[in-house]
Amino acid sequence: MSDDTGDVIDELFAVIEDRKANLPEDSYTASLFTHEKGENAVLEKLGEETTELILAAKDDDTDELAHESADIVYHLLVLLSMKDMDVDDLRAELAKRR
Ligand SMILES: N=c1c2ncn([C@@H]3O[C@H](COP(=O)(O)OP(=O)(O)OP(=O)(O)O)[C@@H](O)[C@H]3O)c2ncn1[C@@H]1O[C@H](COP(=O)(O)O)[C@@H](O)[C@H]1O
Repeated sequence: MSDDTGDVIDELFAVIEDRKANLPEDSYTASLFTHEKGENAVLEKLGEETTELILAAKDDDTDELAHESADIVYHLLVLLSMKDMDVDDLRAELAKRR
């Protein structure tokens, strides 16, 4: 795995935290934080995208698998931020299992 992968996840999480703090009007991420049902929308997305990921895996469609994986990671990071967690909490949990 290249170092860029770690950087892009940290960068994305920083953007998500910035959207949460500043709530720009034209931001999809900010809309998830401001909408009354934003958390449910994130949970629904995670469910849908997981199904799509399973179908992509069954079809051996690696492009689609990467696309759905990215959708899941983005919405997972939004969920962690909604719960006032940090991407480092995920990192620590993974590290604990090594
Ligand atoms: N990674 C994402 C990201 N992934 C998905 N989405 C949005 O989430 C919504 C639903 O995504 P889906 O993939 O489910 O879209 P879909 O076309 O309905 O479904 P699929 O066919 O793709 O599965 C769409 O409006 C997407 O634009 C995202 N919106 C933002 N980001 C990141 O967040 C950053 C900030 O975005 P804004 O908050 O919009 O400025 C961006 O620069 C990106 O890095």
